[in-house]
Amino acid sequence: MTELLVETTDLTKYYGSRAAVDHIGLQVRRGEVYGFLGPNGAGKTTALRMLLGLVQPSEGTARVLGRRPGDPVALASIGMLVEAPAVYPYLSGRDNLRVLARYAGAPDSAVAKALDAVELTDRADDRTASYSLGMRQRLGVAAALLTEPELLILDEPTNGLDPAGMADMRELIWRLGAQGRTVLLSSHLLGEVQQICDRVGVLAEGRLLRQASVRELRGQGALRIVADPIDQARALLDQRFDARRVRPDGESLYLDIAPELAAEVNRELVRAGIAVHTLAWREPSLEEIFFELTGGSQ
Ligand SMILES: Nc1ncnc2c1ncn2[C@@H]1O[C@H](COP(=O)(O)OP(=O)(O)OP(=O)(O)O)[C@@H](O)[C@H]1O
Repeated sequence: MTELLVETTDLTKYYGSRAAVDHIGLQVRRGEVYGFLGPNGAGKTTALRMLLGLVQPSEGTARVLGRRPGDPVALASIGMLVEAPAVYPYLSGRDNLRVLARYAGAPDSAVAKALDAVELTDRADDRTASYSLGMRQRLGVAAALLTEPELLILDEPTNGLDPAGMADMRELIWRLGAQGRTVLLSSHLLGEVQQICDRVGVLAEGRLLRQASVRELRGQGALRIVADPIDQARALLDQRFDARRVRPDGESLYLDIAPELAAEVNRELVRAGIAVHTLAWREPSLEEIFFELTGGSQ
């Protein structure tokens, strides 16, 4: 059975009469990178804060590492980056981590290891005042890694970073995932989540619309066909495959079949004297799925 490091049931937070988080059931499995996805104001931060015991739920329950949120034993096994990390600008990255390591009761050796993990070793002895925002953010992840946590919680880790900084952070999270770490990250960037996460929870207006693997969410995909004459192509495909699987859209036809059948489709169209201009397998992006789930309201 898959071990759940985070499990919530009907977790809810009201601010006044408005539910910022509305009866959500999150499940984060050990070893996965979980993307908590939603537009600004969807309730991600509030939900993450409830998991950490920083915000008291109005209703529902949460278990984190098998314990209630805020439990000191659970907190000791969680690494978190929930806002821009505070650093002493006059200290080097290494010395900043040393201070934190001492505070957290982590051995000094953890510092070099954490610096390595976030690829800051080269700049570790420079004052953090000279660091870019991206480097400071990576230092924040290094700080979260000092205690070898079982679960890393990162709230919008790429927020405010330039494209290069975002790419570095994505690569870092991807690497952490590849090492078998469990990461729960929030993001409003679909492309980002699609690249680095195993599973996704889609949040909108406090409600969890979907929770599934990225693969599942992207769904089956379809074969996109541009052919001439298109009417003739459609008639042939309607007849050869189930008409319900054929969907015209602008200049294209979309055919819901397995990608392996592409060659056969091509053959049949060509045999019927139809010119095939494009035959391509196409998966919907998370963005399109999100749009569909939210009824286009985002
Ligand atoms: N302390 C608070 N008091 C009142 N309303 C709040 C409080 N904290 C959050 N909210 C409201 O709850 C909703 C969800 O906010 P939250 O910060 O959790 O969203 P989010 O998805 O993390 O968005 P963002 O990415 O902008 O932080 C918002 O409408 C916000 O205004």
